[in-house]
Amino acid sequence: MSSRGRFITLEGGEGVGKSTNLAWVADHLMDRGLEVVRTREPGGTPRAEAIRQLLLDPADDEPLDVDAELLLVFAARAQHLARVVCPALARGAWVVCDRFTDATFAYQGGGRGIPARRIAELESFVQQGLQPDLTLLLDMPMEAAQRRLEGRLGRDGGARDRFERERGEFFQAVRRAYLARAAEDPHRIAVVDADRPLGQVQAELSRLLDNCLESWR
Ligand SMILES: Nc1ncnc2c1ncn2[C@@H]1O[C@H](COP(=O)(O)OP(=O)(O)OP(=O)(O)O)[C@@H](O)[C@H]1O
Ligand SMILES: Cc1cn([C@H]2C[C@H](O)[C@@H](COP(=O)(O)O)O2)c(=O)[nH]c1=O
Repeated sequence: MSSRGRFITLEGGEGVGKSTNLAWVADHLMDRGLEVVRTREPGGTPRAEAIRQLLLDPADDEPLDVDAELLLVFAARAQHLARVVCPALARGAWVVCDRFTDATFAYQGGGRGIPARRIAELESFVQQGLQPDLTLLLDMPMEAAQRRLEGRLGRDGGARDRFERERGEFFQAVRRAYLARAAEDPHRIAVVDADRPLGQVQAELSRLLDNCLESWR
Protein backbone atom coordinates (compact mmCIF):
# COMPACT_ATOMS: atom_id res chain seq x y z
CA MET A 1 0.00 0.00 0.00
CA SER A 2 1.30 3.47 -0.89
CA SER A 3 2.21 5.69 2.11
CA ARG A 4 0.37 8.66 0.55
CA GLY A 5 -2.98 9.41 2.14
CA ARG A 6 -6.16 9.39 0.07
CA PHE A 7 -9.03 11.85 0.03
CA ILE A 8 -12.53 10.41 -0.34
CA THR A 9 -15.66 12.58 -0.38
CA LEU A 10 -19.35 11.73 -0.11
CA GLU A 11 -21.78 13.95 -1.94
CA GLY A 12 -25.45 14.24 -2.71
CA GLY A 13 -28.57 16.21 -1.87
CA GLU A 14 -30.25 16.46 1.52
CA GLY A 15 -31.21 13.17 3.17
CA VAL A 16 -29.70 10.78 0.61
CA GLY A 17 -27.70 8.96 3.32
CA LYS A 18 -24.29 10.68 3.33
CA SER A 19 -23.79 10.67 7.12
CA THR A 20 -25.01 7.09 7.45
CA ASN A 21 -22.66 5.87 4.73
CA LEU A 22 -19.73 8.08 5.76
CA ALA A 23 -19.53 6.20 9.04
CA TRP A 24 -19.74 2.92 7.18
CA VAL A 25 -17.00 3.92 4.67
CA ALA A 26 -14.71 5.00 7.54
CA ASP A 27 -15.24 1.66 9.31
CA HIS A 28 -14.68 -0.26 6.06
CA LEU A 29 -11.29 1.43 5.59
CA MET A 30 -10.28 1.10 9.26
CA ASP A 31 -11.07 -2.63 9.06
CA ARG A 32 -8.34 -2.76 6.40
CA GLY A 33 -5.82 -1.28 8.82
CA LEU A 34 -5.85 2.28 7.49
CA GLU A 35 -5.71 5.44 9.60
CA VAL A 36 -8.92 7.27 8.80
CA VAL A 37 -9.87 10.88 9.54
CA ARG A 38 -13.61 11.41 9.35
CA THR A 39 -14.73 14.99 8.79
CA ARG A 40 -17.28 17.22 7.09
CA GLU A 41 -17.86 20.49 5.25
CA PRO A 42 -18.68 23.15 5.91
CA GLY A 43 -16.90 22.56 9.21
CA GLY A 44 -14.34 20.11 10.50
CA THR A 45 -12.48 22.56 12.80
CA PRO A 46 -13.90 24.80 15.56
CA ARG A 47 -13.62 27.98 13.46
CA ALA A 48 -14.93 26.29 10.33
CA GLU A 49 -17.84 24.92 12.39
CA ALA A 50 -18.57 28.50 13.50
CA ILE A 51 -18.79 29.49 9.81
CA ARG A 52 -21.11 26.49 9.29
CA GLN A 53 -23.44 27.92 11.95
CA LEU A 54 -23.57 31.23 10.05
CA LEU A 55 -24.35 29.41 6.80
CA LEU A 56 -27.04 27.14 8.23
CA ASP A 57 -28.72 29.61 10.58
CA PRO A 58 -32.29 30.02 9.26
CA ALA A 59 -32.83 33.42 10.95
CA ASP A 60 -34.32 35.68 8.28
CA ASP A 61 -33.59 39.05 9.91
CA GLU A 62 -30.75 39.62 7.42
CA PRO A 63 -30.78 37.59 4.20
CA LEU A 64 -27.36 36.16 3.35
CA ASP A 65 -26.04 37.53 0.05
CA VAL A 66 -25.23 34.72 -2.42
CA ASP A 67 -21.65 35.93 -2.94
CA ALA A 68 -21.17 36.17 0.84
CA GLU A 69 -22.47 32.58 1.08
CA LEU A 70 -19.96 31.43 -1.53
CA LEU A 71 -17.05 33.19 0.20
CA LEU A 72 -18.03 31.78 3.60
CA VAL A 73 -18.06 28.26 2.15
CA PHE A 74 -14.54 28.75 0.81
CA ALA A 75 -13.33 30.47 4.00
CA ALA A 76 -14.45 27.42 5.99
CA ARG A 77 -12.79 25.18 3.38
CA ALA A 78 -9.46 27.03 3.57
CA GLN A 79 -9.41 26.60 7.36
CA HIS A 80 -10.42 22.94 7.14
CA LEU A 81 -7.78 22.15 4.52
CA ALA A 82 -5.02 23.94 6.43
CA ARG A 83 -5.84 22.47 9.85
CA VAL A 84 -7.21 18.99 9.13
CA VAL A 85 -7.22 17.66 5.57
CA CYS A 86 -3.73 18.56 4.32
CA PRO A 87 -1.88 17.56 7.53
CA ALA A 88 -3.74 14.22 7.57
CA LEU A 89 -2.96 13.45 3.92
CA ALA A 90 0.67 14.48 4.46
CA ARG A 91 1.11 11.92 7.25
CA GLY A 92 -0.48 9.19 5.11
CA ALA A 93 -3.96 9.12 6.67
CA TRP A 94 -7.10 8.61 4.63
CA VAL A 95 -9.57 11.48 4.86
CA VAL A 96 -13.26 10.69 4.47
CA CYS A 97 -15.26 13.90 4.15
CA ASP A 98 -19.02 14.55 4.14
CA ARG A 99 -19.26 17.05 1.22
CA PHE A 100 -16.54 19.13 -0.45
CA THR A 101 -16.29 21.41 -3.48
CA ASP A 102 -18.67 19.42 -5.67
CA ALA A 103 -21.29 20.63 -3.17
CA THR A 104 -20.30 24.21 -3.95
CA PHE A 105 -20.77 23.64 -7.69
CA ALA A 106 -24.11 21.96 -6.93
CA TYR A 107 -25.57 24.33 -4.28
CA GLN A 108 -23.99 27.71 -5.01
CA GLY A 109 -23.65 26.95 -8.75
CA GLY A 110 -26.76 24.91 -9.61
CA GLY A 111 -28.96 26.08 -6.71
CA ARG A 112 -28.01 29.76 -6.46
CA GLY A 113 -26.99 30.31 -10.09
CA ILE A 114 -23.40 31.47 -9.50
CA PRO A 115 -21.35 30.88 -12.69
CA ALA A 116 -19.13 27.80 -12.51
CA ARG A 117 -16.06 29.78 -13.64
CA ARG A 118 -16.29 32.02 -10.57
CA ILE A 119 -16.48 28.97 -8.30
CA ALA A 120 -13.56 27.41 -10.21
CA GLU A 121 -11.42 30.51 -9.54
CA LEU A 122 -11.95 30.19 -5.80
CA GLU A 123 -11.40 26.45 -6.02
CA SER A 124 -7.95 27.02 -7.60
CA PHE A 125 -7.05 29.71 -5.07
CA VAL A 126 -8.07 27.71 -2.00
CA GLN A 127 -7.20 24.17 -3.06
CA GLN A 128 -3.99 24.77 -5.02
CA GLY A 129 -4.74 21.75 -7.21
CA LEU A 130 -5.92 19.42 -4.43
CA GLN A 131 -8.88 17.26 -5.56
CA PRO A 132 -10.54 14.24 -3.98
CA ASP A 133 -9.14 10.91 -5.16
CA LEU A 134 -12.65 9.45 -5.15
CA THR A 135 -16.10 10.98 -4.80
CA LEU A 136 -19.10 8.83 -4.01
CA LEU A 137 -22.17 10.69 -5.26
CA LEU A 138 -25.30 9.29 -3.61
CA ASP A 139 -28.13 10.02 -5.98
CA MET A 140 -31.88 9.58 -5.66
CA PRO A 141 -35.06 11.46 -6.52
CA MET A 142 -35.50 14.51 -4.33
CA GLU A 143 -39.01 13.57 -3.19
CA ALA A 144 -37.88 10.22 -1.74
CA ALA A 145 -34.89 11.86 -0.03
CA GLN A 146 -37.22 14.48 1.45
CA ARG A 147 -39.35 11.70 2.97
CA ARG A 148 -36.25 10.23 4.61
CA LEU A 149 -35.28 13.66 5.91
CA GLU A 150 -38.76 14.19 7.36
CA GLY A 151 -38.44 10.83 9.13
CA ARG A 152 -35.09 11.84 10.61
CA LEU A 153 -36.25 15.33 11.60
CA GLY A 154 -39.32 13.77 13.26
CA ARG A 155 -37.14 11.39 15.28
CA ASP A 156 -34.52 14.05 16.18
CA GLY A 157 -37.12 16.73 16.89
CA GLY A 158 -34.83 18.86 14.70
CA ALA A 159 -35.72 22.02 12.80
CA ARG A 160 -34.89 22.62 9.13
CA ASP A 161 -31.72 24.65 8.49
CA ARG A 162 -31.38 27.51 5.97
CA PHE A 163 -30.70 25.15 3.04
CA GLU A 164 -33.28 22.54 4.05
CA ARG A 165 -35.91 25.33 3.87
CA GLU A 166 -35.27 25.87 0.16
CA ARG A 167 -37.96 24.98 -2.36
CA GLY A 168 -38.19 21.90 -4.56
CA GLU A 169 -36.78 23.65 -7.65
CA PHE A 170 -33.62 24.49 -5.73
CA PHE A 171 -33.01 20.82 -4.89
CA GLN A 172 -33.82 19.70 -8.44
CA ALA A 173 -31.19 22.17 -9.70
CA VAL A 174 -28.71 20.88 -7.10
CA ARG A 175 -29.26 17.30 -8.25
CA ARG A 176 -28.86 18.24 -11.93
CA ALA A 177 -25.62 20.08 -11.17
CA TYR A 178 -24.22 17.10 -9.25
CA LEU A 179 -25.06 14.71 -12.09
CA ALA A 180 -23.53 17.10 -14.64
CA ARG A 181 -20.29 17.16 -12.62
CA ALA A 182 -20.26 13.37 -12.49
CA ALA A 183 -20.72 13.21 -16.26
CA GLU A 184 -17.76 15.60 -16.72
CA ASP A 185 -15.47 13.63 -14.40
CA PRO A 186 -16.60 9.98 -14.39
CA HIS A 187 -13.15 8.72 -13.40
CA ARG A 188 -13.29 10.52 -10.03
CA ILE A 189 -17.04 10.70 -9.34
CA ALA A 190 -18.97 7.43 -8.97
CA VAL A 191 -22.75 7.82 -9.03
CA VAL A 192 -24.40 5.42 -6.58
CA ASP A 193 -28.15 4.79 -6.70
CA ALA A 194 -29.08 5.64 -3.09
CA ASP A 195 -32.77 4.83 -3.51
CA ARG A 196 -32.26 1.21 -2.43
CA PRO A 197 -32.08 -0.66 0.88
CA LEU A 198 -28.96 0.27 2.82
CA GLY A 199 -27.40 -3.19 2.38
CA GLN A 200 -27.49 -2.84 -1.40
CA VAL A 201 -26.06 0.70 -1.31
CA GLN A 202 -23.23 -0.44 0.94
CA ALA A 203 -22.49 -3.50 -1.21
CA GLU A 204 -21.88 -1.14 -4.12
CA LEU A 205 -19.79 1.22 -1.96
CA SER A 206 -17.74 -1.78 -0.85
CA ARG A 207 -17.10 -2.80 -4.46
CA LEU A 208 -16.09 0.74 -5.46
CA LEU A 209 -13.76 1.16 -2.48
CA ASP A 210 -12.13 -2.24 -2.92
CA ASN A 211 -11.51 -1.51 -6.63
CA CYS A 212 -9.80 1.74 -5.65
CA LEU A 213 -7.78 0.10 -2.88
CA GLU A 214 -6.57 -2.42 -5.43
CA SER A 215 -5.71 0.11 -8.14
CA TRP A 216 -3.97 2.50 -5.68
CA ARG A 217 -1.64 -0.19 -4.33
N1 LIG B 1 -30.64 3.31 2.04
C1 LIG B 1 -31.45 3.81 2.97
N2 LIG B 1 -32.70 3.37 3.08
C2 LIG B 1 -33.56 3.88 4.01
N3 LIG B 1 -33.25 4.85 4.88
C3 LIG B 1 -32.00 5.35 4.82
C4 LIG B 1 -31.05 4.85 3.86
N4 LIG B 1 -29.90 5.58 4.05
C5 LIG B 1 -30.13 6.44 5.05
N5 LIG B 1 -31.38 6.31 5.52
C6 LIG B 1 -32.05 7.11 6.56
O1 LIG B 1 -32.38 8.35 5.94
C7 LIG B 1 -32.21 9.43 6.86
C8 LIG B 1 -31.21 10.43 6.25
O2 LIG B 1 -29.93 9.81 6.20
P1 LIG B 1 -28.62 10.64 6.52
O3 LIG B 1 -28.80 11.49 7.73
O4 LIG B 1 -27.48 9.69 6.51
O5 LIG B 1 -28.60 11.55 5.20
P2 LIG B 1 -27.66 12.77 4.83
O6 LIG B 1 -27.49 12.70 3.37
O7 LIG B 1 -26.44 12.76 5.68
O8 LIG B 1 -28.57 14.00 5.25
P3 LIG B 1 -28.13 15.56 5.31
O9 LIG B 1 -28.06 16.02 3.89
O10 LIG B 1 -29.24 16.21 6.07
O11 LIG B 1 -26.83 15.64 6.02
C9 LIG B 1 -31.73 8.81 8.17
O12 LIG B 1 -32.85 8.66 8.99
C10 LIG B 1 -31.15 7.46 7.74
O13 LIG B 1 -31.25 6.50 8.77
C1 LIG C 1 -19.91 21.91 1.49
C2 LIG C 1 -21.11 22.74 1.12
C3 LIG C 1 -22.30 22.57 1.77
N1 LIG C 1 -23.36 23.32 1.41
C4 LIG C 1 -24.66 23.12 2.11
C5 LIG C 1 -25.32 21.82 1.79
C6 LIG C 1 -26.07 21.46 3.03
O1 LIG C 1 -27.38 21.97 2.94
C7 LIG C 1 -25.33 22.19 4.14
C8 LIG C 1 -24.54 21.25 5.01
O2 LIG C 1 -25.37 20.46 5.76
P1 LIG C 1 -25.41 18.84 5.67
O3 LIG C 1 -25.56 18.42 7.09
O4 LIG C 1 -24.14 18.35 5.04
O5 LIG C 1 -26.58 18.49 4.82
O6 LIG C 1 -24.43 23.08 3.50
C9 LIG C 1 -23.27 24.26 0.42
O7 LIG C 1 -24.25 24.96 0.13
N2 LIG C 1 -22.09 24.41 -0.23
C10 LIG C 1 -21.00 23.69 0.07
O8 LIG C 1 -19.91 23.84 -0.56
